Amino acid sequence: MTAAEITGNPPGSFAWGVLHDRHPRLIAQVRDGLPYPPEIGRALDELAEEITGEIRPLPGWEEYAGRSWYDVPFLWAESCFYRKLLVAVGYFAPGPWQGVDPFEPVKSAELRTPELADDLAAFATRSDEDALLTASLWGNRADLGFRLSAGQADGDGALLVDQSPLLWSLLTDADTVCVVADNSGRELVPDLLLADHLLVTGRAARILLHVKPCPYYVSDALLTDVVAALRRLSESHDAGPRLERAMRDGRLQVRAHPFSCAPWSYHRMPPDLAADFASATVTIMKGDLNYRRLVGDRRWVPTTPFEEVTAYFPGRVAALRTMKCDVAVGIPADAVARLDASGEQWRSNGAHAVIHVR
Ligand SMILES: O=P(O)(O)OC[C@H]1O[C@](O)(CO)[C@@H](O)[C@@H]1O
Repeated sequence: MTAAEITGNPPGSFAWGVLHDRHPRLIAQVRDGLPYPPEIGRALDELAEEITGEIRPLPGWEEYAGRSWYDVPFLWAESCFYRKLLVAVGYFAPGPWQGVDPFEPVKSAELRTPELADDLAAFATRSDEDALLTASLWGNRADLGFRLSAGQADGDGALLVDQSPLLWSLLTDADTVCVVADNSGRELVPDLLLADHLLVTGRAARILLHVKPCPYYVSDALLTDVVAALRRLSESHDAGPRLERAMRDGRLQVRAHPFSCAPWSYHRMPPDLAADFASATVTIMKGDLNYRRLVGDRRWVPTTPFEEVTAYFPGRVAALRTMKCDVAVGIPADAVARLDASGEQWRSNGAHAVIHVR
């Protein structure tokens, strides 16, 4: 069973809005974030102009060169945009700006927001494991790219599917658990607290935390963001130093596989990454983008079973996802009928979430 891939058309669709509105805004945000020299300013101008027309060739990203950004697979177009943004700010080229995360200013600011301080204060008192799982799930709502168009989204929304009992049943004496992280800051902090809980309680002996090898989709977590989150956590929570010890002794390992920034779904993952997932008792995929890559960025009929579209995945897999784009699977028919009738943009407004397990 399959469905058509999502593209940036038709005009007015969610994907169209990301390409048409969000990407130009992101370029402006990046430009304002750091004191870039004139040549980087010009490269950003060129990118702002390019995204209104045809995709220009970039080594390694030739598939859709010459096509309109709106006519090619949305996942590929978004990923290519982030790649080109990094190229424009000199992220890969030898020189003073090499390796400088263009999203670092917004990520660092988030670590100092009153919202995160409130989260941390709440975590100090709320330690039951369902609350930790819920915090990790809804932390995904706080991603900085999404806020560019959705405004401030906060609090918990409606959980459309909750297979958390099945997830907890898998997390009993697990040897290895893979956590495929999504955003830094307000999402990563509860993810780390959940990882700490799994290790402390013996629910897992080892956690493999997959992060991105380079900046991506604004707030996606890198190793540097893990370290920054641990420092912030250590200011108020003993899980911070505990997790640092777990990193030093190998119980918490961070991975940054190049495929984590690839413009493809996990159907195309390379054998070494598949082996990592296969070796885990369960892989927990965090967030919207990982979900799109897990099930395929397609116009699925929303009642299509999650088990079916993830049957290819090596090993057991769970998804903790707030819904922030048009992809939807595994939603009960009555919920689909009710939400469609409501007229709400329920697939993409970040107010709904799922916990799926296969
Ligand atoms: O941080 P998350 O949960 O992966 O969300 C990122 C999402 O943002 C978007 O870029 C726009 O909502 C989606 O295309 C993407 O899936």
